[in-house]
Amino acid sequence: SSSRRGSPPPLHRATSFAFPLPTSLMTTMTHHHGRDRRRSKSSECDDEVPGDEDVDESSMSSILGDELQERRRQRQRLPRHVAFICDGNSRWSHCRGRRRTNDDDDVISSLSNSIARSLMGHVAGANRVISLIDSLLSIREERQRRYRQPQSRGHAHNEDEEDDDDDALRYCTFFAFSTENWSRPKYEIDAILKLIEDMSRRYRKSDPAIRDGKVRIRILGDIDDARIPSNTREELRALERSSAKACDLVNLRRRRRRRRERGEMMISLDKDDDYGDGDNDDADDADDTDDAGDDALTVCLAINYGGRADILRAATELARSIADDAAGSSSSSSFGSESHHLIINENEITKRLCTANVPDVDLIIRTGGEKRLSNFFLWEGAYAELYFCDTLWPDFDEQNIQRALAWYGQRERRFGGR
Ligand SMILES: CC(C)=CCC/C(C)=C/CC/C(C)=C/COP(=O)(O)OP(=O)(O)O
Repeated sequence: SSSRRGSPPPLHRATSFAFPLPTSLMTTMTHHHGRDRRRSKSSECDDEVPGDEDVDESSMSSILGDELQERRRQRQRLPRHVAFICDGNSRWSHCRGRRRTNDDDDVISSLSNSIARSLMGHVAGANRVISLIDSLLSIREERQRRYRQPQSRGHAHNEDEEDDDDDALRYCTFFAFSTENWSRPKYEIDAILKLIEDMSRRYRKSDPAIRDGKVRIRILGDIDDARIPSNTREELRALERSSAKACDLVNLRRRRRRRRERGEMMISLDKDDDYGDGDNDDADDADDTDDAGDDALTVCLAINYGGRADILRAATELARSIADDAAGSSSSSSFGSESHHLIINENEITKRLCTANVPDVDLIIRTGGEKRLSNFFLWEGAYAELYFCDTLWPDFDEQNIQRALAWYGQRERRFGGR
């Protein structure tokens, strides 16, 4: 049994991926004046983590109590797909600028106005994205390690349970830049896009999770938009490609290992059986270049993303295909040929969204105190559980995500049924 009963799984402190504000941006930004985005909440600068009072702490601690409960905790239902609306970056830096409680604040207070401070919030927000990816990987790995521990060689294996577990935290999405964010001041847009570009480069070049094929990056949203600098676009595509390559390699090795193991088993059952001879391995593997069979965490970055825009685009594409379909079938004889008429249904829309092949989101977490979706995952979030907390995005840490996941685990999901 587990060596650490009664306590939640430890999360390694995410390796700090401190992202500095580009100096070129810092100097130009100090000449602008920021908006004073007042918020109704007065508690947003508090050190306490407020707004998470929906979580029943006493029942959580009893859940964490004895071995039976521990076993349940291990089996705690986790979302397959969790998404984050990363709100509160600007308020975070304004609050920190006022509090001046540690060394970082010396840097912030030396910046001459509120704009530079607000950009520090985006930098901290970007670092938080990276550390949360690490946290999600840790939670998943820890769960798999603990859950699979009792499965020793030769033991009967409950495949249903393992499949169930493998689904936990397979996808996450960060809403980093919305189609509505173009209405922000140009200096801020430039800064956020530059930040996304530089961070993607650093992440691609230096993060072990990418190198080891643990994370598959996917970009959602229209990054071919001419307003997105070509360097940013190329860097994001490069990150997608590098992560996919590393994941595909890991998958390939895993499949070969499994085939070998299966082959060895078959050979021991029947020495004449040539199963697993490897002749067709490469042909089989060549097909498998998407996330089918992935054990990686798919991380979607929603950039220039808007739910309505995406649905509109998918609907337009479907309408065009239906028109082409109709034109094609009227100009050619249907005799002897198979005719496939497209119809409008949910599936035809779903597969044309930029989230095609990404499962519906199970849990949407919005930080920063606002309780709205802001045009995020309007289609994909039809049955999502919604978790709102006042914690500002740069402060949303491992403890906060654990709390949100525990809350999710207690939700009863009915999808419209009883
Ligand atoms: C690599 C990567 C994905 C980086 C993303 C960086 C990041 C988290 C960008 C979010 C930008 C944004 C509009 C945040 C909202 O905070 P706000 O400015 O609206 O804050 P406020 O609510 O306090 O004004």
